[in-house]
Amino acid sequence: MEKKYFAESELIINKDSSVFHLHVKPEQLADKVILVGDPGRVSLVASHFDEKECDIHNREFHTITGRYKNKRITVLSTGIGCDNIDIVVNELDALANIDFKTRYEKSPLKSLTLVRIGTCGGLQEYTPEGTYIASEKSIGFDGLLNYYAGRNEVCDLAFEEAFVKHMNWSAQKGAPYVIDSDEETLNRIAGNDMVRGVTISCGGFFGPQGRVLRVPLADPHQNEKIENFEYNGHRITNFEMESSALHGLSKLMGHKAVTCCMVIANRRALKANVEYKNSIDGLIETVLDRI
Ligand SMILES: O=P(O)(O)O[C@H]1O[C@H](CO)[C@@H](O)[C@H]1O
Ligand SMILES: O=c1cc[nH]c(=O)[nH]1
Repeated sequence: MEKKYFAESELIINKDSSVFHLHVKPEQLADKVILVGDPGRVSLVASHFDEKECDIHNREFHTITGRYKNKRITVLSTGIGCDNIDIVVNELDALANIDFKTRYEKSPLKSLTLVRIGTCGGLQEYTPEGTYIASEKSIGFDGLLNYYAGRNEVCDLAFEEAFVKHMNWSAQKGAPYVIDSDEETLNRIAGNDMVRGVTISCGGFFGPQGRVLRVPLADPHQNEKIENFEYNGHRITNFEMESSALHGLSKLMGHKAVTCCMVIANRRALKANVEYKNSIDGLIETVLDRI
């Protein structure tokens, strides 16, 4: 089969041989990767490392590679949103699977383990503040995966159909997509002490998550319908802003991804915890031990 070649405009490589946005070089990427939204959370994760190899900043992307109990791990920030996940996962995949000297796809291809540690809003009575939720499935309200070929082959189409019907979904919002996390990685990371749930990844923190400040919502009943939805024993547990694209692109590229988040806003009880930065360290330690 003919090898795939990637032109300068499609895979942008900086003068120092690092990838365009992340500024990371291929040899600086570990096979186990932790992704966090907040650039400040990278140093918190890396504070557990026994040694550090590199510490790189560009825009919202802060990357540290190091060792934790004999495991080589890269931790990096994605910033907020699935648009950033498109950049991060494509650039991580390029670092792993494209030869930066020849610009040809490598063979054999490498499969990375990608674990997102985030914060989220809880939607059920059994997901109060402080709960750790591992996303068994993600529902993308962001639309990103719809731009890629193979989307229908990796998505749970029956779940999508049931959800669209239940929500009386307006086509103006773009098609939602439903995607599983990697089963083995989910079981290893979630263990038997995290809640396993269905996570909605939104293209915004306010309207798309049903928050109303001064502008009313197109569908004022959106969150009630989401909270009541049930499909084959699955309930929707939480809102965040990245897992659908992370899980979807990983499935299309052959990487193994899972998202786990700590609930910081209880949408049912109308409560939020802004002092979560210390308590998320428990989730970080658990993931470092299990990755
Ligand atoms: O805490 P992080 O990882 O950023 O995750 C959540 O927090 C941000 C919104 O406040 C979004 O990125 C959402 O997904
Ligand atoms: O409610 C929340 C809390 C954190 N992150 C989100 O995206 N939503």
